[in-house]
Amino acid sequence: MNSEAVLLLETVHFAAEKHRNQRRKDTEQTPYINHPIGVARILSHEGGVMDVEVLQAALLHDTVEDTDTSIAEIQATFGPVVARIVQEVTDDKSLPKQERKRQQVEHAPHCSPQAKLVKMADKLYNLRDLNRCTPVGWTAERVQEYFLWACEVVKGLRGTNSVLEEKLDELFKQRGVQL
Ligand SMILES: Nc1nc2c(ncn2[C@@H]2O[C@H](COP(=O)(O)OP(=O)(O)O)[C@@H](OP(=O)(O)OP(=O)(O)O)[C@H]2O)c(=O)[nH]1
Ligand SMILES: [Mn+2]
Repeated sequence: MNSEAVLLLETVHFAAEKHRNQRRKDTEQTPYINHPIGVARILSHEGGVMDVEVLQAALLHDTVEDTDTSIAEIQATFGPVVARIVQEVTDDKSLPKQERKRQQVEHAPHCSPQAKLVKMADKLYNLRDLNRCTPVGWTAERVQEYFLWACEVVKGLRGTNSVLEEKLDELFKQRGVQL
């Protein structure tokens, strides 16, 4: 087997262990790991992304934000490039939610191209998930607000991958969100 395939297996295993007790917010309580795997798969199968470090960062993208994982641990295990991408896509959870959301819009244009890819695939997955079913406790207004906010973030990520951008644009159009 080639070494990149082995690396991806090691990475998906690490992410699965870290997210092992987490579930998505849907009524079926889907295992959380379905999300990072799906984000990495959007990049490889839809975005044509072949850069293994970007695919690894996609698999790991919510570990630091949502589990006990540190950037130092990612760096020691997967190296500085993967660690830097994960750092770029990690929100500061000590900030109030509104401020975090505002910072994503503000920071998006300054991200590296690799981090922009992960952020776009993350938004694409989550928007599709919202179309599939409404998270427990969310109103239709909250769903629409997520679309509006995601559109503002995506505006700062443009010029990175035309396939993913077109798929995002189509979802925003269906929701009547202004590009
Ligand atoms: N659509 C959807 N999202 C779910 C579900 N379960 C968990 N999530 C996660 O919830 C986050 C969006 O919910 P919010 O209320 O806006 O954010 P919060 O979790 O940070 O409070 C996303 O985090 P994220 O991946 O870190 O992305 P981002 O929203 O910060 O960009 C998404 O992955 C689900 O069933 N459907
Ligand atoms: Mn995510």
